[in-house]
Amino acid sequence: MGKSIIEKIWDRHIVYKEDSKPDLLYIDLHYIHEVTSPQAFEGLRLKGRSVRRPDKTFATMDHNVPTINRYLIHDEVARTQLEALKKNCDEFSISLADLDSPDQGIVHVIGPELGLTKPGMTIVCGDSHTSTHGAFGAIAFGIGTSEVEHVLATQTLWQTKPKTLKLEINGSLGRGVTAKDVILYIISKYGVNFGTGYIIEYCGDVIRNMSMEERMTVCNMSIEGGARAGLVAPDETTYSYLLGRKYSPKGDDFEKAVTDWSSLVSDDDAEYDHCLEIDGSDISPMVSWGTNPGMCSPVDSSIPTAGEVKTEDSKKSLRSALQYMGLEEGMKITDIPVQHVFIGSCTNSRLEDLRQAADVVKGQKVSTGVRALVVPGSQRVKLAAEEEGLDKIFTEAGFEWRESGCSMCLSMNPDVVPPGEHCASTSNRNFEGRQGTGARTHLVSPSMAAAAALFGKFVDIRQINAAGIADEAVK
Ligand SMILES: CC(C)[C@H](C(=O)O)[C@@H](O)C(=O)O
Ligand code: SF4
Repeated sequence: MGKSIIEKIWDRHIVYKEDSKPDLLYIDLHYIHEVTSPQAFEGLRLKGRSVRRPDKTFATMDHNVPTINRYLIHDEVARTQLEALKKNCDEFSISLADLDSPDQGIVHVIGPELGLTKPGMTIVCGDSHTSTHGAFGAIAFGIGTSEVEHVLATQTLWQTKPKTLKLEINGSLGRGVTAKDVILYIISKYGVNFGTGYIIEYCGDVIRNMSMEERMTVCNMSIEGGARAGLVAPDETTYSYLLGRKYSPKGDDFEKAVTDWSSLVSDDDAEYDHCLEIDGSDISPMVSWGTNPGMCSPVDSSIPTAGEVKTEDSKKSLRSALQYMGLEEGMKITDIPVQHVFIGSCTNSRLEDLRQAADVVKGQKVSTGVRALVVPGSQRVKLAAEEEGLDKIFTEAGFEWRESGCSMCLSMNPDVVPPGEHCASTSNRNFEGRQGTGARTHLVSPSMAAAAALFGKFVDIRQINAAGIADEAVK
C-alpha cells in the first residue's frame, strides 16, 4: 500500500516510537509570537535550560501591535508581552521581526513570505492558525504554551499520530467565488468538528488551480473545521512561490530540494482513514450570520429558520447565535446591515487579497456610516501594495490604510468593533466578543467585504462584477 504525504512527512520526523504511545517528533521550525511565549521562556529560566535550536526558531510581534502609532502601546499587558518577547529573543539569540523590521507582520503571513516555511517540514507555533503553513505541503499545527516550552528546550514534541482525511474539491469555481468561500462552504456543510482527530489533505482540481495565497486561506481555517492541520501537496505553484525568497535554498540546493519535496506527494494508491468530495461549482460567495464559522450561508440565500434545522441542540444554538447577532430567522443575507469592514488577518491579508478588494473598491466610495480598515498582513505586503498604488485606491474610497498586525481579527489591540455593531470581516473567527465585547462578526472574502463597505450591507459580488460597478438591483 502506498503512503499519503501526511504519513511520509510524519514518518520522516519520528525520533522515538513505542506501541500505543504518542510519537516523539522532530520539529523543523518553531514560530513564536508575544502572546503565547512569555511563560514558556519563564519556564526555561526556572529550570535553567536553554533554547536547543535558536536557528530553527523565529519570532515576530503581531497580536498586540497597534496598527497606527505602533510604538504607542497604552495597554499594559500588551506592552509587557512585547517587551518580554524582545528580551527573550535577545537573551536566547532568536531572530525577531520587531516593530522596526521590514520582516514584521502576522506570523502566518511572514513565515511563507520569507521562505522559512517549506514543504516536508514539521512546523509548530503557539497559535491555532499555524495550519496555514500546510499550504506548502508541511505538517503544521498550533501548540499550547507548555508545548512551546518543550519545543524550545528540545526541538521535539510528543504527538499522537492523527488520522488522515482526503478532501477533494473537483470541478471549478464560479465567478466571484474565492478560496475563502471554499473553506466557509466546507465548514458550513460538514460542521465545526468534522476534522477533529484528522490531518486534512486538500486536493482536486480546484486546489491545484489555486495560488499559494489561496491555498493558505483554505489551510488557515482547517482548525475552524476541527482539524489541527490541513495541507496541500507541493507542486510547481509551490516551487515557483518559494524560488528566490529570503530563506529559500539557493542555486543547486533549490533544485535538490525540489526533487526531495516532489517525492513527498501522496502515492496514487495511498489509503486514507476518511475521504470527502465536493464539487467546486456548488459553491457561492458565503457570509457567516452566526457565532461560529460553520454558521454561514450563500449570499443569495437567507438565514435558516429553526424549522429547517434538524436537532433540538442545533435549534437552540441557532436561536442563541441570532440573539447575540441581533438577527432574525429567515432574514435575507443581503438585508444584514454592516457598520464596519475589516480587510486583514492571517486568512486574507496578502497582496492578492488586497488586490481583489481594491478591484471592487476602485473609483467607488465607502458608504456613509461605514468605518472600513485595510490592514496588510506584513510590512512587505504593505510595501508591495503601496508600490502598485493599492493604498491610494483604498484611501481615496474612504478606507483607512494601516500598519501590519492582527488588528481587528481579535480584540487584543486598539482596533475593536463597538458592542452591537456588525463587521464584515475577512478573518477566520466569529465567536462572541472576538472583535470586541458585543461585536457582531460576519466572515466573508476580501471582495465581499469590499462590496459591503460600498453598500453598508452585504451584496452579492457576482452582481457587482457583472456591471463593472453595481447592478441597480443591488442598491
Ligand atoms: C492568541 C492566540 C493564542 C490565538 C490562537 O491560538 O489562535 C489567536 O491567534 C487567535 O486567532 O485566536
Ligand atoms: S490574524 Fe487573527 S487568527 Fe491570525 S494569528 Fe492573528 S489573531 Fe490569530
